[in-house]
Amino acid sequence: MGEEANDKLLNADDGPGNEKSAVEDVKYYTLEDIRVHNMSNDTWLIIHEKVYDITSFLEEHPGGEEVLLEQAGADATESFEDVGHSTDAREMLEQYYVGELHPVSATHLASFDFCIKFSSLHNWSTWLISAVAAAVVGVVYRYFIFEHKSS
Ligand code: HEM
Repeated sequence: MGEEANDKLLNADDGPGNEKSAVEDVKYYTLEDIRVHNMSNDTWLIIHEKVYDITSFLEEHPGGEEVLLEQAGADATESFEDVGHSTDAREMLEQYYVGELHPVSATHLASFDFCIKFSSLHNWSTWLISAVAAAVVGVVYRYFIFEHKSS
């Protein structure tokens, strides 16, 4: 039974009109399904792997519609959290809920996120190691110059 449900879930994006899964009442959408909802008259967002149709909320958003449109059709989790939205804002999300991000898409999103984080960490650590190495070379150089002068 679990397998059957999983098969249905994995075939959820098989074709037109079939983008919604038959698992219970939950509807699953792939990143491709969501990406097309990126206009001011049709705006979807992903926040914490949940999908929201916020078209009717654009004009009401206290932070302005621009910031929402910038994220339209994509994952807005990081921007949403960066602002530090209130509990009220989080509760408001419920009324715009349309479904869940398809698990395969969620995995893609997580690995993409990991790569971005890892590459920025890598850049950062490269700079740090270079700076420490330069400082060590500077100290050793000064030490030898000093030794050379005093001997
Ligand atoms: C559908 C999702 C969202 C809802 C329901 C929502 C709701 C709200 C609410 C109620 C506020 C008033 C302050 C608060 O209560 O926290 C607010 C402010 C704000 N929101 Fe959103 N928001 C959403 C998504 C976003 C996203 C994706 C961004 C991206 C940057 C964003 C940026 C802002 C900004 C900049 C403010 C103004 C903060 C300030 O002036 O202090 N919001 N939002």
